Amino acid sequence: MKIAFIGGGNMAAALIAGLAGKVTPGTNIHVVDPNPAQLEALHAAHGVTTGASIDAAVTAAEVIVLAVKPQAMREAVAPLVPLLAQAGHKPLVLSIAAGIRSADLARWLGGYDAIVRCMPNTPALIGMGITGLVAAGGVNVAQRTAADQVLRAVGGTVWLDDEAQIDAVTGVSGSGPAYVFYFIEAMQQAAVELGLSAAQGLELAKATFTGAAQLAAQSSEPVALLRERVTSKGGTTYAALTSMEASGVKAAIITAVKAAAARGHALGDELGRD
Ligand SMILES: NC(=O)C1=CN([C@@H]2O[C@H](COP(=O)(O)OP(=O)(O)OC[C@H]3O[C@@H](n4cnc5c(N)ncnc54)[C@H](O)[C@@H]3O)[C@@H](O)[C@H]2O)C=CC1
Ligand SMILES: O=C(O)[C@@H]1CCC=N1
Repeated sequence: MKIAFIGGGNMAAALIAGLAGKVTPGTNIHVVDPNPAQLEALHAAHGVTTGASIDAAVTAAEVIVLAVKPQAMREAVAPLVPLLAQAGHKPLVLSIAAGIRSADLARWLGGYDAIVRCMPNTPALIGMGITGLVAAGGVNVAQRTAADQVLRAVGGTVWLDDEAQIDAVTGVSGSGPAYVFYFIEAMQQAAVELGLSAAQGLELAKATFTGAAQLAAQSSEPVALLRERVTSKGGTTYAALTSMEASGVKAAIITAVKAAAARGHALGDELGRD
């Protein structure tokens, strides 16, 4: 499978790391980015071919991944319009951008509708990503399968029926790794304030997240039950969870996830106006 990336930044690098040499040889991946340092790093790591601008090497691909910032998308895809019209086949356009709606993207692409919109996350870098996807009207079965294959190479996939749901995916799992890192940072800081070294605190916090997340992933029991098993009546965990409830931590997390989803929706409104 030939895959092209428009934008070779953080998220593209995470996807390419999972794809190169697994789904397709690195030499079958073409990356377009105006930043030469970015291209050089990706070429050195994975053997991808590169270009500073969009040309026929992009539309020769079966899958074109749009991986620029939402605000850069409209301008970035403009050079694709004549090339898609000339291509002898119909490549799948796979957008990973937060907020940008398929209908706006289709309009910017001159009415091109073979579009899958998706929301991956950075653990893709180590094959542990999770991606929500939704197909626009012009996507055929083979293209849907290709999109699934690309994202499955870097983790799990969850298909959605309704594009409006993808803002929720953005809030939960697209942005989610940052919440987990934030929690690890807070646990490390607490460890230091309690007299452990920064290195000890980091090791304990990271291993706790890895272990608890794996336990939840591998267990068929409800997560609430796993939590209750840690929590002895009148014990230490009870003291911590009571403190969290009193500080409104759960409510704050729910509000934060909703803020991310709302920002995704607002980006779609703002950028789709043009
Ligand atoms: N970072 C993350 O955790 C996630 C990001 N996303 C989405 O991925 C997209 C990219 O995000 P990041 O990789 O974090 O950003 P980034 O800033 O690391 O990468 C964007 C890249 O696009 C390049 N670029 C800018 N204009 C261009 C153009 N006209 N043609 C080609 N390349 C161009 C930039 O030089 C840069 O290397 C965004 O739309 C974001 O919403 C989705 C899921 C998770
Ligand atoms: O923060 C952002 O806008 C992107 C989308 C999801 C994760 N990072």
